[in-house]
Amino acid sequence: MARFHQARLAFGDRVLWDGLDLTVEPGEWIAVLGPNGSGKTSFLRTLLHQYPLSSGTVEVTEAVGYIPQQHADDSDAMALRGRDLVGFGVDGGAWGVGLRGWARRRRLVDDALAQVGARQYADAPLGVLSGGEQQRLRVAQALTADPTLLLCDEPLASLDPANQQLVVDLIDARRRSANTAVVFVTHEINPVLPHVDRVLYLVGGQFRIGPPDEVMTTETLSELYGSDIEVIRVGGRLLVVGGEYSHHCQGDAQHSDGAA
Ligand SMILES: Nc1ncnc2c1ncn2[C@@H]1O[C@H](COP(=O)(O)OP(=O)(O)OP(=O)(O)O)[C@@H](O)[C@H]1O
Repeated sequence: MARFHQARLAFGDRVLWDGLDLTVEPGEWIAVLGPNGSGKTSFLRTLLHQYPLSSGTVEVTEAVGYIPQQHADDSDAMALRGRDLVGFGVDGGAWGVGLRGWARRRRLVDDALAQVGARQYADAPLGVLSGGEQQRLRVAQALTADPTLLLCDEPLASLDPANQQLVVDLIDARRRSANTAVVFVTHEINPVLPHVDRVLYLVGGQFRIGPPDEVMTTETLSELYGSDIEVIRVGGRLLVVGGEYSHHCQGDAQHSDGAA
């Protein structure tokens, strides 16, 4: 689905990563973790060919779906309906696609809405929908590409645990039904931990890649951060405790602070 070979990304003398060899297999779920500014979004941008590598190569499948980071939108949320948002995934909102184009667009949008169970509010203005409902539509937008690789940039941000679970389940359902590979940027590994095959952890120009059991350990993260980090397993969840990095498990921040 994607293959990096000896990939390096740097802005000026700031190196985000170097010597990255990574092949993303069909149906594989890779979580991308790391502190603010470590290069998680830039990693997705190299897969989207928005950022050229400084050296090395990346090859990517053609059918890529993308759930971008959620930003406050300038457009009029009361004028835009759910299905309009999903339709942007088909044609970027272009005019003049012709009657046949509109029929195809409608079919793709309806199909994507059905996949995420959002048909009942497809015609409602975005502005009246909850954060969870809007995020469901954004997943649908990415699915209009019929992706073999789905890139997700913090799709759980600002969702409550129930809606986080819902979005994770939708993405996992797509992965299972179509063997779609998932590259998932997140600050909080716990909601996706049961699904994750490998973790790419970026810190200060260094990285580790491997199964969660190998990367999410006291030894590996302490080595990567160059300071004492403690990883504790509690009931199938991971608590990352240590200095300024305790925020990595946002949902557990209060526990981390207490344990630090
Ligand atoms: N086009 C660019 N030109 C110069 N520097 C950039 C560019 N894009 C990103 N950077 C820098 O690269 C670093 C990594 O940014 P990036 O957005 O990838 O981090 P991130 O890990 O996704 O952060 P966050 O968790 O805050 O979203 C930052 O220091 C950022 O300022």
